[in-house]
Amino acid sequence: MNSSRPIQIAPSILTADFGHLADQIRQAEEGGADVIHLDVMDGIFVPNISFGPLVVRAVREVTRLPLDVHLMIQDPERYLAAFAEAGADNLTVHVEACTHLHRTVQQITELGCRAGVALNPATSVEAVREILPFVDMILVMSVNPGFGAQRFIETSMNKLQRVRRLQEELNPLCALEVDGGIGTHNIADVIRSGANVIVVGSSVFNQEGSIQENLAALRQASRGALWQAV
Ligand SMILES: O=C(CO)[C@@H](O)[C@H](O)COP(=O)(O)O
Ligand SMILES: [Fe+2]
Repeated sequence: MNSSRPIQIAPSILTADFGHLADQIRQAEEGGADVIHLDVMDGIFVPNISFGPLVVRAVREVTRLPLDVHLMIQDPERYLAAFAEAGADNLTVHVEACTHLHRTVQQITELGCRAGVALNPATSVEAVREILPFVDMILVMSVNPGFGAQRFIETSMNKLQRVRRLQEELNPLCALEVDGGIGTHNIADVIRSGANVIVVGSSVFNQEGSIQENLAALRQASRGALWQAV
């Protein structure tokens, strides 16, 4: 019960410099990013508004890295086709934002994208039990969604362990992503707790060093860490 999965680092552009977005993404790519994470916020599901398909399309034009689109929007089925057409590879919807989650996941798959389902910090692990066999990724939010640069909620470590155990039972190939408050101080611990796709925003874009240096520091801090089932 200790399958290893490749660790992927996914910089979130939410805290990037949007005046120089293409250059910041190029630096992330040079720094070894595996995936680009894009946070879409509608001002209803979360108390913030970010960007929509136009920005996803613009990012698609400047990188070949997979685009991991985190939809923090109510009733996301209304916009799935627009994000798929814009170039998203992964579309992640929130369990709390979907009335018919199974149908929404089916729609994502039919659009040719990988389907992810996200859980807010206060949502029980059990909320994904029935959908787990149908998805490619579960996203555990380790902050309340809506903003970058928030403090990691420590109980997320234990939650990751519980989601990972459920995944091993129901869908062993499913990825486990963690998002919010991750930096060099805790990246190894989230991996030991079961995550294999690690979203990093302010610890890459709002840090003293260059984007490449910050990514190298995160990679170094994660080196050797493996899921330790407890
Ligand atoms: O989805 C979200 C926030 O809602 C995240 O993707 C953040 O953008 C991550 O930023 P940091 O917490 O790493 O600064
Ligand atoms: Fe996110």
